[in-house]
Amino acid sequence: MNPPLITYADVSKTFDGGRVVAVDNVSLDVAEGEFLAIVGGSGSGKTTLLRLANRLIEMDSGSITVEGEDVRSVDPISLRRRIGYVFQSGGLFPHLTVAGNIGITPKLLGTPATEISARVDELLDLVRLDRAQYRDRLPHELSGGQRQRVGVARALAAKPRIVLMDEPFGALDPLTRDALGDDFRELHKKLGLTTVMITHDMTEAILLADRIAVMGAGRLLAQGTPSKLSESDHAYVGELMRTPRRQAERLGALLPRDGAA
Ligand SMILES: Nc1ncnc2c1ncn2[C@@H]1O[C@H](COP(=O)(O)OP(=O)(O)OP(=O)(O)O)[C@@H](O)[C@H]1O
Repeated sequence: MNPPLITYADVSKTFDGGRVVAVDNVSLDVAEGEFLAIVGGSGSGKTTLLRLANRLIEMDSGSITVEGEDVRSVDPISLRRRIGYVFQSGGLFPHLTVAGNIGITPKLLGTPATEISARVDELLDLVRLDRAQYRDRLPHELSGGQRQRVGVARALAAKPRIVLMDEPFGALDPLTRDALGDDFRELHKKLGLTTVMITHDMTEAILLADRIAVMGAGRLLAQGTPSKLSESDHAYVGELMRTPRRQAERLGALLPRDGAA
């Protein structure tokens, strides 16, 4: 495995004066070039864990290192510019065009307008949105899948090495979701990214990720490659891992194979 680009060491975070333990003593490495999926039930601490890395949320205890630096020693704004972040619903600025949204970080970094414009075109190509058609649209003039493509382009605008994604494809129809997942996996490889993606969907995690981390009640219950996790003797993790295969078998029994009908 490559050296870690993100390291969580004994990280904890509580809310409401300690009454809600969102992340409970988690230690986790994300290797350079790795695609890690974080899976777990609602409220298990996935979003909190992700947001601690770019200091959208501040930890109570423990430490997080990103690209060799303790995140507390880095200015949060510059940290967030170095780490791409894709929100569940795209998180686009509604009053800005597609080009305005994608170019926002380079603009804040003082990049000249002509360079931003060229970068926007390059990013639209990368996420497979037609330049002429989409450049000047507002977010409400896009489909959910197109909005997520813009969200990915915006996250990549400042050429980050790390991309964090909070359920990026969760709200999409299955075909769009599949296509976007595959496209992003290709981008991850092509650009040499290190990606951490939250998903509720174990099938998506198995298909896209090199490694999966399973959260439950703020704790890291298990981590490993999909095949290693499928041997887990943790009851909840075992159940999560068996579900996709069980569903596939049921579907296999119910549906004719391609061409057999
Ligand atoms: N700002 C906050 N104030 C109080 N409690 C919070 C806050 N943010 C999160 N929590 C609580 O911390 C716990 C973990 O929340 P978190 O959003 O990290 O879970 P999650 O696994 O991402 O959930 P989901 O899959 O539903 O998005 C939950 O009990 C949640 O209610």
